[in-house]
Amino acid sequence: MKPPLLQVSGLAKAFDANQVLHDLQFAIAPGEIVGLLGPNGSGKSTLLNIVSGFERPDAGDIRLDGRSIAALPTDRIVALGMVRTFQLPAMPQKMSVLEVAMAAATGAHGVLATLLRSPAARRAERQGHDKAVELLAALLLAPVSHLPAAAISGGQKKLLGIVCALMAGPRLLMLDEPTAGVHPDLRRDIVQALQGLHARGMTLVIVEHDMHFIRELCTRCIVLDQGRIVASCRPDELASNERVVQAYLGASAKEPGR
Ligand SMILES: Nc1ncnc2c1ncn2[C@@H]1O[C@H](COP(=O)(O)OP(=O)(O)OP(=O)(O)O)[C@@H](O)[C@H]1O
Repeated sequence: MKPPLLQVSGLAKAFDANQVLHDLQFAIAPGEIVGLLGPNGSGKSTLLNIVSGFERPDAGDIRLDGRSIAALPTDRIVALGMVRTFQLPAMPQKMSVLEVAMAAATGAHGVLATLLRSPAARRAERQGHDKAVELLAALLLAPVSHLPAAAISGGQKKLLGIVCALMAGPRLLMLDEPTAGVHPDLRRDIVQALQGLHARGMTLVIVEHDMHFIRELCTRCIVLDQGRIVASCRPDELASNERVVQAYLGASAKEPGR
């Protein structure tokens, strides 16, 4: 069996008296597409925030390729190959879609080198441009690449958020509700784009409420309820999993897939 790409052990987090995550243990193998599910408030975003370095755990460890990243800042975690997107990606108002994608790459190079327009900076800028063009095409944004980022639809902004994440060249991409508020046509595009990334070797962790999306895409689901993992199973096993059904019944008196 392959060693895990991501390993989480004994992870706990409280906000004041609210114990949000309890002693979480799980591993993600290279090439998996894992859906992270659970009722509202079950701790999914908090877990994503901690794993990606935006929040610190109270206890436990997070290992990427066997190396502990629990105390590393976000930029180091990104450099090691793990990137996340946000539910509502913030877009600069005046930059074009292509410029936003390119800016996601130039952050990796020295500001001084960029200001001095050194040959290395110019080379990096050219490479950033080419990579941005390629990724915008792969994520179906080529037709709008010249438009102001503020002018594209909410779903296209989500795709652009994914492009920006991919500019860092991650091996593990974590997505926070990539289809929330997205038109069904664009939802299909997102599924297709993510399948393309997976085919090229990307490992994905996806927080998502849309069960059709989960069934189409995920190889496995991890279900959280009140900060505890209650199931780790294939998407087609969710509906018959007593603990999963109970988690959703307890939360909202309805089954997963609101
Ligand atoms: N920064 C914070 N400060 C205080 N409490 C927080 C903070 N972030 C999250 N919480 C609390 O942690 C709990 C879990 O929230 P979280 O957003 O992780 O759940 P979720 O499963 O992502 O929910 P949703 O599906 O609604 O996005 C909630 O009780 C929430 O109020």
